[in-house]
Amino acid sequence: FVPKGMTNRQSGSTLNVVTEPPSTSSSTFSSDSNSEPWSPTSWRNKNVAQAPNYLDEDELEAAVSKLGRCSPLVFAGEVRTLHEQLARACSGQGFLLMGGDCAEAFGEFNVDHVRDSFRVLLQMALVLTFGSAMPVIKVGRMAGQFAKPRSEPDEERDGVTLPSYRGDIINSEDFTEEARRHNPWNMVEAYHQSAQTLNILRAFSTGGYADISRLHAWNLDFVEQTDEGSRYRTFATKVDESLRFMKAIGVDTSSPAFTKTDFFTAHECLLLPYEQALTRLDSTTGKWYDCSSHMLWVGERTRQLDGAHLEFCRGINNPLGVKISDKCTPEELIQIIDTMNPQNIPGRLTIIVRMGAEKLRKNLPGLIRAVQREGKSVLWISDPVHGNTRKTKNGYKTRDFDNIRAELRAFFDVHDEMGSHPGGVHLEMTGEDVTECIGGLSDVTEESLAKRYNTYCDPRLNGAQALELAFLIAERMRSRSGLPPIE
Ligand SMILES: O=C[C@H](O)[C@H](O)COP(=O)(O)O
Ligand SMILES: C=C(OP(=O)(O)O)C(=O)O
Ligand SMILES: [Mn+2]
Repeated sequence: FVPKGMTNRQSGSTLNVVTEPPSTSSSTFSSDSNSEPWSPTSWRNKNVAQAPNYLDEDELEAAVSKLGRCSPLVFAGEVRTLHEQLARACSGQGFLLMGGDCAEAFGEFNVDHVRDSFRVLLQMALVLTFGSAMPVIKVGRMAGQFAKPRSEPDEERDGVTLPSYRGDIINSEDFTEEARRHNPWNMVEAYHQSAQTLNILRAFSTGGYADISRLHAWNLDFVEQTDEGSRYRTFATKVDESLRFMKAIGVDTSSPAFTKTDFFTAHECLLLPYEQALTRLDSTTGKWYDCSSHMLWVGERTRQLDGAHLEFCRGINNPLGVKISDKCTPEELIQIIDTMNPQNIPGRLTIIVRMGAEKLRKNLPGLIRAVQREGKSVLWISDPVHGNTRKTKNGYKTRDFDNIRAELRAFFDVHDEMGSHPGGVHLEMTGEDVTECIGGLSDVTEESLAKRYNTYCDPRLNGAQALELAFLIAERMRSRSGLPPIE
């Protein structure tokens, strides 16, 4: 479905003017484990799992070449900054916090929606920093998290069968023939929304909003009005006191270290025509970057060793992630690592474990042991939601907070046993006060799911549930380092 005749240059247009991009075999990560040299279009020679079905090739070609003329959404220097921070996390000096919508949507987009997720992530990061006593890397599942892999290609309602909803970047959720058609122009709309989201995030993270002295101002209603919110208020007061103390002893708390913050974006590398069109050559290094976001990950349904998604990712120089369930064997994981990071560069690859607590306790030790035996440099993080999705009797996809907490607990227990670093967490969450996941102190029940069930795909933790998890993780990390719990 990628238009005929697209050349490397068209698909991988340059960041700056370069007469001829160096041959693609110069891409840092072309590995000998793949016989063909890599290029931004070499994925086309592989099988594409979860492929969209664009019926009009001319329409697709027009949309993709329009994207190819759009500016990069992120720049190579920012990507390298994230990579450096992930490298430190790989060696146990950092914790990766990834969070955001399961699927961003055109109809849900507004500044408050972006702001509310951003500030919950700020609050979580503060709690985690306090708990872990190490830098927390903030990465939003934002500004590009549109495309969705689905378990079934089609959906049937009252005898009518239509293609499944695959995210606003591909088709629409409405159950009509026209809405469910895969429309290439949706990629252009997703690009422009991502640009707006990035603009808002850049303003919030560098324009003073993220000034740590404003940590009370980040409060969402639930912090003001609920018991678990009072924990944050108490915690924030302690941080306030620490800031006043630092100021009193002469620390300049108005310096950028206190008033600005790094904030990066990531999404699933799923829709390859979109990712290819935004893949650009960084003329200062001769390396290729997917400029749709700082970091990309390959999902559980598309991580086939001989598939198009690993092929595309192995040649871009962004930090990468890969989701693994209990179906991933140690041998397969080592092959995935060798494909995505053949030079074993620290910070290049994050393994995102999602398999439910019981399967995690059974499978993760063997996976860690294989990585340790082979001397691979990876960052292990937990996605404690995707292995815990279930359907309620009244037809809602939901997740139980208790199962999410159990998977996180298992993740930390196994890393304690293996002497490895529990390096982060990956959550589907929102700052909005939704009722999509059951339990937690916010006390959502099966009966109350219908109240504010707004997700476009998977159920998300609301701000209170996400912040509660942050406190649980922080306490676990403090106890790992022998510190008393945060009261
Ligand atoms: O976010 C992950 C997947 O896209 C999602 O879990 C698939 O949902 P489905 O099983 O309803 O297709
Ligand atoms: C599709 C996702 O997860 P997974 O690939 O782990 O199912 C996701 O995180 O949106
Ligand atoms: Mn999901």
